[in-house]
Parts: sequence; structure tokens; C-alpha cells
Amino acid sequence: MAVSDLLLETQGLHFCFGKRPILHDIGLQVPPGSIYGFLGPNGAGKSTTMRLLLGLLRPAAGTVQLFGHDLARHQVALLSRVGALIENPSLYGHLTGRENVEATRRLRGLPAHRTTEVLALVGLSNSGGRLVKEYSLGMRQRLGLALALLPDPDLLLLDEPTNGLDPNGIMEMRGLLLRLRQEHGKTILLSSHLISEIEKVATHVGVIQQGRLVFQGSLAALQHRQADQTWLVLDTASADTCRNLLPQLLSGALLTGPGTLRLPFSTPDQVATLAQALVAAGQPIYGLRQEQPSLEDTFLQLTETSTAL
Ligand SMILES: Nc1ncnc2c1ncn2[C@@H]1O[C@H](COP(=O)(O)OP(=O)(O)OP(=O)(O)O)[C@@H](O)[C@H]1O
Repeated sequence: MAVSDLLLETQGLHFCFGKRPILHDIGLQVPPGSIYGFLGPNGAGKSTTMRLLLGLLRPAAGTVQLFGHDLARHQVALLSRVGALIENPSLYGHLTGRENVEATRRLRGLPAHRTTEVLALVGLSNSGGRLVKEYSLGMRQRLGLALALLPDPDLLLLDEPTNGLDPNGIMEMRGLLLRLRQEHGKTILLSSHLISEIEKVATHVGVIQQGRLVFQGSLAALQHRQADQTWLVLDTASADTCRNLLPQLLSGALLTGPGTLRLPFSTPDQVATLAQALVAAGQPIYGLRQEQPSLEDTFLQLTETSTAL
């Protein structure tokens, strides 16, 4: 994709807290109209990156381009087109949902009809008259999103928007994000440490591990990554014993349970040889099968093995 086609792009972004390097050479590429899942384990650097994107922190090196312009040079104008939900939204519990939206709307000098519109957008039209202290966590998150949507931004930056929500709240948030993209043309960058929450909504994915981007591309490309990889999974009585008895065949195998070993599948002959060797060594075979890694496995592999990249 040509550089100018990207709605959000960072180049060579570095950041340190004091002397401690936190982000290394982050090059995000967020296409317009995408839902970009920014994935990484706790402490990987997702929130820090999002703070840089919002101009809340300054990079040690590198640039942030929003809508084709340099954030450092046009911060106010560019951020007026961005809505953000970072951590828990600050809401007034003693006011109603509608009053909370009204307070922010007035502060920002936006037209009155926006309050009704954003409440409808996040599905809170009927609950707008209730006090926020009576809201569920899911409703609070959606109200936070309503505040972010007030200026009708082109880009939404959402930091772990489903964190702490129950399955129903997660489903509602997911439906809402899909609608915002499909029906309202929003581009959304959302962070999460769970691939399961991203894979149902994202069109694109960036995986960050220890401050480095270790994968970036379409969700299909991430799914494709696992397609050419197959595992051979052995269920037996004692995985450890098998590994000790057959070091040549099983030295590269991963113990995934007391009686389960996983190794890269190569050929059908490998299966036959292993089966024969196990029988000869007096070890039971409860199961010997080929398995395709799930998207979650791929994500775990990326975030476990990429520390040296
Ligand atoms: N204010 C701070 N001062 C010093 N170090 C910090 C500060 N904030 C975050 N860090 C460190 O920076 C690293 C990245 O943190 P960050 O919050 O960006 O990660 P994250 O991917 O958002 O994780 P989480 O999912 O836990 O929020 C972590 O090692 C964290 O300890």
C-alpha cells in the first residue's frame, strides 16, 4: 500500500521512560476503513504507543502521520478528527448518561443534536436518563465511547475497550465497533491482549511484543501464517519418559501436558517411525494425530518466540 493511502502511519517510533527503552522502531500502518487490532501481552507497549499517537507522550525518535500529515506539526487540527477511549472513561456517577454527554458536548462547543445522536449510536437512548452510578461496566464503556464519538471523528483509538466486560458486554461492544465501521465509515484502532477478542472484528492486526512490532498485516495474512504449519500431537502415559527414551525423534518436541507432546509434522513416514519406536520402547500410544495451530497458538508463538527479533 502506498504511504499516502494510510490513515495512520508511524515510522521508526522509539520511546523511553527515563533511560528505559520501551518502544523500538514501531511502524504502524493503519488503512482507512479498517478495524486494526493492536495486540500484545501485558506490558508490551500498547498503551504507550497509543499515548504517542494522541500526542500525550513525545517520541524519542520517529514520526506519527495522521491523515497524511505530521502529528508533531499539526497536532490540534489532526487530533480534532480523532476520538479516544484510553483506560476507564472519566464519568460523573451522580449525573445521568445524557447529562454526562451534555457536559462534554458543551465544553467542546458542539451542536446540541450530537448528544442524542451519539447516545443512539452506542445504544444508550433508553438509558440516557439513568444515573451513571447505576450503569453496568459495559454501559459505562459505551458511554465513554459516546463521548469519544461526539466530534464525529474519522479515527477512533480504543485502549482495551472490552477489558473487564462480561461476555454480553463484549458482544455488544463488538457489534458496536462493526457498525461504526460498516455504517459510519469509522477507522478504528483497538488494543487488546486477547486474540479471541480481536479476531471477530479486526480486518488488520499488529502484534507487539516487548516494544517491537513482530507482525503486521491483514487478519487473513495472520490466519495464513499458520496454514503451512502442522503439528504432530502424541498422547501417551508419560511425555517425559518418551522424550528421554527417544531423544532423536522427540528432542524438539514441546510438552503440552503430562501425557502430551507436540512436534512439527514433517512427513507421514515420521508418524510411522515414531509409532514403531514408541511401541518398541514399550510406551503406550493413546493418540497420534496431526493438528493445525489455532489463531491463538499463532499469536502465542509470535509473542513467545520473538524476543530475539
Ligand atoms: N509511567 C511509566 N513510567 C515508567 N514505565 C512505564 C510507565 N508506564 C508504563 N511503563 C512501562 O512501559 C512498558 C509498556 O507499558 P504499556 O502500559 O504501554 O503496556 P501495555 O501493552 O499497554 O500493557 P497493558 O495491557 O498491561 O496495559 C511496561 O514495561 C510498563 O511497565
